[in-house]
Amino acid sequence: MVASIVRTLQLNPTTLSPISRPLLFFSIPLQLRAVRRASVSMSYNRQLAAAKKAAALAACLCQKVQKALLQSDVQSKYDKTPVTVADYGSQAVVSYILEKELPSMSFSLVAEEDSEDLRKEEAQGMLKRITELVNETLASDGMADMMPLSEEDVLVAIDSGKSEGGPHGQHWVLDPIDGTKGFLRGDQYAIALALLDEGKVVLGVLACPNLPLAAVASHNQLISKDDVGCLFYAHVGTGTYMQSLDGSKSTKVHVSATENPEEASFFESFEAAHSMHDLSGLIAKKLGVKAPPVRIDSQAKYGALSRGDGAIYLRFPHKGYREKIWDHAAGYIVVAAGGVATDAAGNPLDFSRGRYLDMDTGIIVTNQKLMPALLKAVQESLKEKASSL
Ligand SMILES: Nc1ncnc2c1ncn2[C@@H]1O[C@H](COP(=O)(O)O)[C@@H](O)[C@H]1OP(=O)(O)O
Ligand SMILES: [Mg+2]
Ligand SMILES: [Mg+2]
Ligand SMILES: [Mg+2]
Repeated sequence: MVASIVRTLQLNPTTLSPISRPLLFFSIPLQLRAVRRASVSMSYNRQLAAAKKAAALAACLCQKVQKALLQSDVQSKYDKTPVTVADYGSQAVVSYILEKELPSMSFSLVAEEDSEDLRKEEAQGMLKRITELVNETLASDGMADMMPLSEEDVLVAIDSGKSEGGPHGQHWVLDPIDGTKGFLRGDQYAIALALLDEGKVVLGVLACPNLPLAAVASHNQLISKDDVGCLFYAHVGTGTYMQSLDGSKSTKVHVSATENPEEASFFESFEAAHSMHDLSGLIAKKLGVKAPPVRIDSQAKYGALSRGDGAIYLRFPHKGYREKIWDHAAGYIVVAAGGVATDAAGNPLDFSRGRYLDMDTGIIVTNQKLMPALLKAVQESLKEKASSL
C-alpha cells in the first residue's frame, strides 16, 4: 500500500532522510488528498467542454426563436405552465451533443421536457418546426456533414431526458429553458446544465442569453439589449468563470463578500406566483437590507449573484409547489465560489434523491459570512407569517 502511494507520488524512499521517512507516513494522507483533488478536478474537463458547447448552441436556438416568436410556437403543459418550440429544441440539441461528444460515457439525463404532447396529432406542425430548428443549429456548428435528424430522432433525443437521477453514478441535469415565462416576455431566461456524480453537483454551465455582461442592480437596467449574453461555468475545486456567449475570454468571478446587509441587495423571482414577495420583503427588512428587490426570471439570478451583483437570493414558492433538481443544480455550483445555497432551515440542498429537490420551505443563497444573520431573519419571518395566518 505504502509502496504504491510512494509510486503514485513519485517519491524515492531510499533517498529520504531518517527524519523525513516518518514524516512521509504522516504526510501521505494529506498528499493523497491533494492528488485525489487534482485528479477529481482534471477528470471533468471533457465533460465541461461538451457542456459549454451544448449550452451555447442551445442558447443560439433559443435566441433565434425569441426573436421571431409565433403564437403557434407555444403550448400549455398538463400543469398549465408554458412550453415552446425553444424548450423542446434546446433539450434535443443538448441531449444530442452530449451523447455525440462523450461517446465513452454511459449517458443519463434528467431533464424537464418529454415528447408526450409532441407526439399528438395537433402538435405535428410544432414538431416539424422543432426538427428544422435543431438541424439548423447543429449545422451552424459545422455538423452540416451529418445526416439531418428526422422528427423521430428529435423525439428520441428529447426523451433521453427521462432518467430518474439518484445517488449513484453520473447524471446530467438539464433545464432547456429555465424561466419560460421570462423567455415569452422577452426578459431573462437560462439554459441550465449540470453534472451529478454520486449525488453531488460537480459541474455546472448556465447560459443566460439576455443577461447584461455588466453588473445588474435593478430590473429596469435589464431592458438594455446592448452587450448581453453570459455563459457561467464551474466545476468542483476550480471556482466559477464567466465569458460572453459569443466566446470572449473568461474571467474568474465570485459571490460578493459583503458582511453588511445595508449594502446587500437581493434577487427574487419576477413572477409573484413563483415566490412569496411579501415574505422576502419581511426578511429583507429584518436583516436591514436597504435596496429594493431585483426581480428577474430564472437561474440568471444565480449567475448574477455569482459575479457579485447583489448578495442574496430568496426563493419561497407558494404552498404545494415541489422544486425540481434542474431548477437549481447548475446555479448551485456556479455560486459555490464564495456562496452557499441552503433550504430555509439551513440544510444543504440534496440533489441525490431523484427528480425532485424536497426540502424545508424555501431556498436561500448568500455568502458564508452573511448566512447566519440571513437564516435568523428567515426563521423569525416564517414564524411571524405563520402566526399572522
Ligand atoms: N408555480 C410555480 N412556483 C414556483 N416556480 C415555478 C412555478 N411554476 C414554474 N416554476 C418554475 O420556476 C422557475 C422560474 O422561476 P423564477 O423565474 O421565478 O426563478 C422555472 O424553473 C419555472 O419553470 P420553467 O423552467 O418551466 O420556467
Ligand atoms: Mg417549464
Ligand atoms: Mg425551470
Ligand atoms: Mg424549463
